[in-house]
Amino acid sequence: IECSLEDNKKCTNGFENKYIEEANTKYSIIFKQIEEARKTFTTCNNTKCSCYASVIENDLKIFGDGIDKAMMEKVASKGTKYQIIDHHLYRDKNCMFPSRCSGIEHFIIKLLPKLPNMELIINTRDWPQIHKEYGIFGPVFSFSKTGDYHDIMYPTWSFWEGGPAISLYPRGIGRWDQHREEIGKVANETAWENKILKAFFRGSRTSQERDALIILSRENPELVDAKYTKNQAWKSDADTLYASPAEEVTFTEHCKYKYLFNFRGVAASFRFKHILLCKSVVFHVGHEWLEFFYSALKPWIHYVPVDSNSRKEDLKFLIEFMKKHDDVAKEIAQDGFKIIWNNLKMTDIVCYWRKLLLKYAKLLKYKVKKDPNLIRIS
Ligand SMILES: O=c1ccn([C@@H]2O[C@H](COP(=O)(O)OP(=O)(O)O[C@H]3O[C@H](CO)[C@@H](O)[C@H](O)[C@H]3O)[C@@H](O)[C@H]2O)c(=O)[nH]1
Repeated sequence: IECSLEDNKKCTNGFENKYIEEANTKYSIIFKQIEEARKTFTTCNNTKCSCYASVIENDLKIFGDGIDKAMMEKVASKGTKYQIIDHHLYRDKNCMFPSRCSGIEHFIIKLLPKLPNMELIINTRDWPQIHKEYGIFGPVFSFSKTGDYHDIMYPTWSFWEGGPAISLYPRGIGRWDQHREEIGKVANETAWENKILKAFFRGSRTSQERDALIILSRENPELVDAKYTKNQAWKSDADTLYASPAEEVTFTEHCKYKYLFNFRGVAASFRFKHILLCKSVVFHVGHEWLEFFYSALKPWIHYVPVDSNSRKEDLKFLIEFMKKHDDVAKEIAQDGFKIIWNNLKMTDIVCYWRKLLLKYAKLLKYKVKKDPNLIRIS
């Protein structure tokens, strides 16, 4: 591919010419999709985290007429109640997942000097709470959702602490600042040519959408190395699709492989951003589950999109396409790395929280009074 995606260059000519002889092969459908993606892609300018501005706008639009006290009371049971009053932070005494609350508070506390009074309900469960079709309506902050929910997305706790604890990260994955440096360093030290020519995945069976790849790996170990690990809910080999649980593998070890897979778990999985930093090609399965930053990631530019109901044959076809078109794969790998490295820094996370809270606070139609049941956090 002769031109770069940087500076908004549209690479269609170079791309078409190079692959014209394959226009009528079984791969033509993929070429068409890549070409289309390149035509419409523009790089976003991330000054003041503006790549994600539309996410805040979309999530808050439904509350455009304002949020009143009754609405807030209705959703109080859907998460942990927080108040910001005179630049202090208050919270329900109990938090369902204390380390997740700490992971959230880390960011809010930083911003307190700049924040007006407000109150908010923050859901620390994996699952979003405000369905568009049924149940109650009101503002609830959740880390992940699908298009079926009105939850307001916030940058997950796990950017700092409270991420899933596995034996390799016993305190839970967190410290995105440290992971970024560590994975980025290994990615830069591992030459594309030296990466292992296999698709790789390690993780637990939090969604059956992962099964097709695991089965493909069992049948084609020369093409795929994908195995289930244990999580806290593991009871028997049935939970690892009738195989013994595999050893866990660090994020940096993932970078040795050329093709990495991301799947939803219960909701979105935190691994997406980590594996994008590997400078390997990320196959992202399913487009339904979102975190706030996904909107800036474009299919065929930053990752390979894969349908959530893909069969093992579909996965094999896509992996083989990438093996055959190594230059296409390398470019997606590099652009995937760049978007996360440049646009998902710790400062972008803080910036997003600030914009989100300032815009949200403007929607509150009542004067927030201190709730005596809350404890002071900062
Ligand atoms: O060998 C391994 C196995 C896992 N991980 C990481 O550990 C985390 C947990 O992995 P996994 O057990 O596969 O769980 P997920 O399904 O990715 O995440 C679950 O846990 C999250 C936190 O509760 C939720 O947000 C998700 O929706 C839920 O599915 C992920 O970041 C993985 O990348 C590794 O680094 N190496």
